Parts: sequence; structure tokens; C-alpha cells
Amino acid sequence: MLTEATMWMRRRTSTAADWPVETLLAAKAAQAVTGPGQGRISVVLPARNEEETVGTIVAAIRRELVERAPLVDEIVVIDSRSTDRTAEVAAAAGAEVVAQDAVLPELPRMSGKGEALWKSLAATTGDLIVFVDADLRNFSPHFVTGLLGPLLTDPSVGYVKGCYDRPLVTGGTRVDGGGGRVTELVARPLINLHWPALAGVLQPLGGEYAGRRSLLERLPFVTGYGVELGLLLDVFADSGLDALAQVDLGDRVHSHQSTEALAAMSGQIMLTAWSRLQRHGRMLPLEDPATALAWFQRTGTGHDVRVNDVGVQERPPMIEVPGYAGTGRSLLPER
Ligand SMILES: O=c1ccn([C@@H]2O[C@H](COP(=O)(O)OP(=O)(O)O[C@H]3O[C@H](CO)[C@@H](O)[C@H](O)[C@H]3O)[C@@H](O)[C@H]2O)c(=O)[nH]1
Ligand SMILES: O=C(O)[C@H](O)COP(=O)(O)O
Repeated sequence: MLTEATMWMRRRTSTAADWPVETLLAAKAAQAVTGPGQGRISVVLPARNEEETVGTIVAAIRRELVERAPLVDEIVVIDSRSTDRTAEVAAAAGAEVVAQDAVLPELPRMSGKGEALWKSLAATTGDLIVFVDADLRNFSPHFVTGLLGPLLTDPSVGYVKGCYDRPLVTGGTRVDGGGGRVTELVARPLINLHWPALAGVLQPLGGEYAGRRSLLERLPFVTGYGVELGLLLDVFADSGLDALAQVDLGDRVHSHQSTEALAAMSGQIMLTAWSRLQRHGRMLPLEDPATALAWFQRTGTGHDVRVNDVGVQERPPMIEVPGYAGTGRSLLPER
């Protein structure tokens, strides 16, 4: 049976090979340039302690998509309170590096990947923004060109998610299909349960996606790891299924987090889903959800308990921030 989700998948899924850079350059040149960013394209890498990988990714984008083909207008690394050499390595490879806390410093401090991405709206100038995780181990420029394809060629598309095969790579051993554990065990079952129309989005949590500033600036951002699920559900509620497209980017290899860290991520994902069910009028809660995640560890005499707060915080739509004038330049104090 053809469901809404499978019909969307057939209509709105392409592969990176469908979008050669020459096609994108021509589409970029042919755009009616009306946005405040004058058709510019920004690539953003949120990075917390990614000195091992960030330089290779930035250098490849710079070489292939700035110097060889003038597709990307700026590469911005948001340094998310790294304690290693992420900022130096990224700058040496040719990125503009912006410290997360240097953007809108007058606001109360918040943490997490979503905070880095929200701040990036205030630190970039493009009308199209491509997000790429800085921990990818097999990055290639087709990640960026693939995500830009539908946005540059179809004005009805506002948001593009990457999809890929995700191996689990540990200690030199590769298990095909073993990666994306939170995606497969938490996020996709939740989406199938409550938002079946989105069941064809194969990597709802994937960190490689792109959107129009005119859409992103109207959406709230969850500050932690719920940011991808929050954006997906909010784009769907705001603009409908057909504003979404996905592009097959092949294979994605990244650094894996511990089971304990993924449990905290899962808690944030579930709380984000809960918040959208409530906000979008899909549920009437009788009480607030609990945000404490308990961990037990064996000791000599019994068990120790540790508690993580996995509650999610949010930033408002960037367009509501005083001083924001449609691009980030007006807000960034110094670069
Ligand atoms: O406080 C933070 C935490 C992470 N990051 C960066 O965000 C990216 C992804 O973070 P990571 O910790 O590697 O997440 P994953 O374990 O890979 O989690 C997956 O699932 C998350 C939940 O949806 C998504 O946010 C990720 O993009 C996706 O890869 C990396 O470049 C990090 O350096 C920050 O900038 N600030
Ligand atoms: O996206 C996910 O599901 C999490 O980041 C976990 O990914 P992993 O199983 O590949 O570490």
C-alpha cells in the first residue's frame, strides 16, 4: 500500500549524483536575488572538540566549493566551547571561526549543539544555510552539493535532510547498518507513532541538512540534541510535507558516543517530541514530564546512583531577537 510517507519519499528523494556542481552554479546564478543575503550560501559546522576532523572537512569545502567552483560564499565554524585546538585547526584550514559565546553575549548562557546552530543564524549571511557535523570521518563535498540541489532548483523546497547508510565503526571493526542507534531505536519509532507522514525521512537526526534562512529564522531551536527533531517537526507543522526533501549522500561515518551519552540524547529526543505533541495541539498533558535520567553503577557493596537532567531548553525564533535584520551580520560584535 502506498502511504503518504512512501509517496513523499518517491517524489522528494534524490541522490547527490543528481546535483553536479555545474548545475548548481547555473541555478545559483539564475536565482532571482531578493533575500537579504543576496543569494549567498553559508556552510556551518558546529564543533565541540573536533580538532581531529574539522580541518579536513573545512579544507575540502574550501578547495572544491569556494576556490575550484564558487558555490559556497562562507564557511563558518561555530566553536562550541572547545577545550582542544578546534578553533586554530579550523581557521588554518580556511574557515571563519566564531565562538558560540561571542554571539549575542547579552543573552543568558545556554549549552549544546542546538545552541551552536541557533547562534549560527546570527553569525552568517547566507540565504541558504548548510549544516555539516564537524566529526565526520568520511566527508566529501558531495554532502554539501547534494543538500543544496533541491533548494537551488525548486523554490517550493524549504528544508533538505541528508540520508545515508550508517555503519558502527569501533576499534577498526565496521558493522554495516549498526550506526544511528538513537535514530533507529528511539527517533524513528516515535515519528512512526505520532507523525506517520514523516516516516519516510530516513535520517531524522542526521547532522547534515540545509534550509532557507527565511524558514529557519522563523523557528524555535531546541538548544541540545533535540534540535534536529524539533526543526523537522516544526518545519512540517509550519510548511507541510512538501516543503521537505531528502538527498541520499551514500555512507556516513562519525565518532560514536558512549551508551550513557546516547541515553541522555534519547531523553532529549523524547522530551522534544513531547513538547511538539503538546505545542501542536496533539496531546493534553495532565502533568509535566520528568527530566531526570538515573544511572546505576555497581560498587563493592551495592549500587551508586547518578542523575542527569535531560530537560530541553529552547531559543525563540531568531527573527524575534531585537537587532536581527535578516542576516547575522548586524548582530555579531566583532570578527
Ligand atoms: O554542545 C555541543 C555538542 C556537539 N556539538 C557538535 O555537534 C556535532 C554533532 O554532535 P555529536 O556529539 O557528534 O552528535 P552525534 O552523536 O553524532 O549525534 C547525532 O544525533 C544528534 C541528535 O539529533 C544530532 O544532533 C547529531 O548531528 C547527529 O550526528 C559535532 O560536530 C559536535 O562537535 C556542538 O557544537 N556543541
Ligand atoms: O544519530 C544517532 O542515532 C546517534 O548519533 C547515535 O549514532 P551511532 O549509533 O552511529 O553512534
